[in-house]
Amino acid sequence: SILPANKIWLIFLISFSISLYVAIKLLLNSPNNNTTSKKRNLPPGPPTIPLLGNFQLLKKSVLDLESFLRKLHAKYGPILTLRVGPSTMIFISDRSMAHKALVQNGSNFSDRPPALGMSRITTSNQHTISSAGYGSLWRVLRRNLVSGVFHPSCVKSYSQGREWVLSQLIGEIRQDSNTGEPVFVLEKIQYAMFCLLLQMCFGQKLEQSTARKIEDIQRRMLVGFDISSLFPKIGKIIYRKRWNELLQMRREKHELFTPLIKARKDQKHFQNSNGTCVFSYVDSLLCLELPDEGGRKLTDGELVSLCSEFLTAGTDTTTTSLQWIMANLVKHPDVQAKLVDEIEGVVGKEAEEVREEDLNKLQYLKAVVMEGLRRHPPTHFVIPHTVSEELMFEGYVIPKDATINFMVAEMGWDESVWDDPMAFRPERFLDGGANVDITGSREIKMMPFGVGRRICPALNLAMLHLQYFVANLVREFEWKPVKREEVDLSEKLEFTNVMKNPLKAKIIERKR
Ligand code: HEM
Repeated sequence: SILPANKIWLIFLISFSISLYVAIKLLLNSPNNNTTSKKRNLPPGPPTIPLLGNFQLLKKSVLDLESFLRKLHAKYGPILTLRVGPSTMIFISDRSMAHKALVQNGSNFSDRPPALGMSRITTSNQHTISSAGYGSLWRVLRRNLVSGVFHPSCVKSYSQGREWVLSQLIGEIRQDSNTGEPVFVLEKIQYAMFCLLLQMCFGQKLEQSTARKIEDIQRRMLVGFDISSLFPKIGKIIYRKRWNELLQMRREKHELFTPLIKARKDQKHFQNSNGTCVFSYVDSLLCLELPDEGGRKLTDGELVSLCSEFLTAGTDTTTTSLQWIMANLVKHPDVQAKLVDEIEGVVGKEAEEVREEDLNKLQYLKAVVMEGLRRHPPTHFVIPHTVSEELMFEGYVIPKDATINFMVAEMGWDESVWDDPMAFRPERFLDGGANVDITGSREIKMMPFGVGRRICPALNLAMLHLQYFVANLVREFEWKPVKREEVDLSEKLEFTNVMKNPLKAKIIERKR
């Protein structure tokens, strides 16, 4: 459950008192305001407890929330409203309606809600890409990422770094597989994905001890629900211990990141030890000026928040997808065999590794990755959106202060588009079979990266990482189920929708 039960009554009482106070104030001050919410034709939804809304929601875990929403959508239709205390949340489950909102009306539906509670601090007051409102700051930060370190030429300059991370990962898996025991791969691939992003962020390979420390602090800050964002005024008081812990972690993060940022500041040329040019995310941020804030540079706190966002947004999403894909390859040996055949056909049986240049020739590999993202999108919702101004949509009012979200997983499981949607069948992506544009700009058939103006800016990088690692991991090893154990595809929600029982496989080196 999201909240420990013993705190619920307290929050209930306090919100009730606040709501009562607000209601009385509205009644006394402004009779018109009182009637507007009744008149306003919001999307339909379940009846609410006066002043408190659908308070029962707080007792549900987020996974329950998804199945609860599925039932509500069946009853109320593809767009619906839920309320918790003062917050209004609108959910859209239908892919053409999502297209209409995020693509056709993209300029209206791309704002973000105000950051409250601890997230005000972790985002340096909304000075990160994912949290910034739809405006010039967001544009400057996002453009800096996309045309800087995510520019294809810059991504290419990190190919040696990827090779190195891959060889480390393969070495670790080999070591474990040599024992003959089943191998747990999650932590290994998580660390590998994290190292890839660390290099791009700070422009250097970090000592393992530093990398582990950063990984640890990033993870500790993600764990646990930040109640202060739901009830900013009272959460800080009720959860004082957690609040103080978060502040302490933020300070630790500062201490870890600052010397790494300073090292980039001090160096004059973007060169690594073997003389090749490496331009990092931090380098781009250090050059950046904020036109709407008098052309000032980013503060140290903002640099820390942006680096932290980069690492967080990219690690668990890619790791989770990679784990789901490998799990399906264990579960479906026929798919794995077909993939290995394709790879060997392109790179030859003797080749040391699958190089990045080879990936474009591997259509079945791409189909396997796409099927993994469709069947198991790492996040089942997008980051909450809001509208820039109150507007009418599909005959309903969408208020400015409502958060809007989209049922990402549902879109990829729509039976009207996908035959037998819950089956893992990469073939559906072959020969233009599903004719899928993953950016959803023409039509949404799946949206694991979101769509429209807020679409994940790392889409191409994430696809590269997934294809490169899947190809090399199946090329190097045969992945088999552990004797008498089925691969369990149940889900659990952490920061992303992960495997409830992390993948455990019998891994055998392939003969060449
Ligand atoms: C398989 C891997 C990934 C998946 C499935 C994924 C998915 C997503 C989704 C669903 C969103 C929200 C879109 C919205 O709010 O409408 C998003 C946003 C974002 N992602 Fe990713 N992501 C992945 C990898 C990455 C990586 C590797 C990075 C960076 C290193 C990254 C950085 C971001 C950022 C900065 C945003 C915020 C964009 C904005 O608000 O304008 N993501 N991603």
